[in-house]
Amino acid sequence: MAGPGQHERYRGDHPIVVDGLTNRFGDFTVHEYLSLTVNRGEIIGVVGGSGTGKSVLMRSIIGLQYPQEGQIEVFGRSITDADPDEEIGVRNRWGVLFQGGALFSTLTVAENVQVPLKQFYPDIEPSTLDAIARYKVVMSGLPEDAACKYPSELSGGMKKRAGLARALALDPELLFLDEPTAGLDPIGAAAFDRLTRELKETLGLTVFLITHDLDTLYEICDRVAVLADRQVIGVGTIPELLETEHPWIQEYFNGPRGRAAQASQNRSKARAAKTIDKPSPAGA
Ligand SMILES: Nc1ncnc2c1ncn2[C@@H]1O[C@H](COP(=O)(O)OP(=O)(O)OP(=O)(O)O)[C@@H](O)[C@H]1O
Repeated sequence: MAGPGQHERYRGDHPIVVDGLTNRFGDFTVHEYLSLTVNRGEIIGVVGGSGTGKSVLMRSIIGLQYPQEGQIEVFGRSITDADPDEEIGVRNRWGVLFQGGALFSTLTVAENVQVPLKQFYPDIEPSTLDAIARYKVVMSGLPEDAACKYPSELSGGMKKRAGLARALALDPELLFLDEPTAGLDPIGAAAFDRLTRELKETLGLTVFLITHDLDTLYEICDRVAVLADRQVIGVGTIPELLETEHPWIQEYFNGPRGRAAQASQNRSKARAAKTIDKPSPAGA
């Protein structure tokens, strides 16, 4: 098998296609004929009230939740038709930051990052494993010495970054982030958002980002998908979504928190425009 990141990159337009997805737990229907198409290279924010099935949708896409009905394709390969143990050649092409980080508490940060590497590439030399892990730790904005720390020795924000380092271990093309800024202070959350955007741009990632954080939606998401009534009731840019009449969308984006997030984005855009207008000291 080729090493991390050595497979041919996906060149199609839609790395994730969900078509007619139905998920039920007993009598409880979470999704009913839900469809969603994700564009290559975008950060798509996934929002919805608590319990609307955002995490279940993500788990379905990565093959951890088998749906009752529907088709899911990732990088053009069917996830729903595949046997869970079958090697379909795409599971090593995504990275996942689960809610809360989901780090192994008995392993150091570097060892956590090495888990997916060892799983998919059991023959990698220990020294190479170590070098890759340290590189991913630094790439995720942690100091290098965090690599040898245990999760219990990290702050909440550092744990998220350690989870991100593990999600990046295999040089993924697709990154799933489940509420990455939940529990972070506003400055930490904004820094994490910037890092997500930078990684997306420098690594050419497509990002599926579940969030309740309106600032994140305004600052870094190219499009937003809204889950309600067991379906995706709207998908588009925030201005496009605001044109729809759905009461949940209106209340969410036009409520006091939505307006505050929008005002904050307007201020940061105005600041950025001023910086561009200002001539450089050298007059260049
Ligand atoms: N394995 C399971 N067994 C039974 N019910 C489940 C299971 N997983 C999820 N559910 C239920 O499915 C619904 C959707 O859960 P999910 O975690 O996807 O919601 P969510 O939109 O991510 O919520 P939140 O924003 O609060 O994280 C919830 O009512 C949850 O209790």
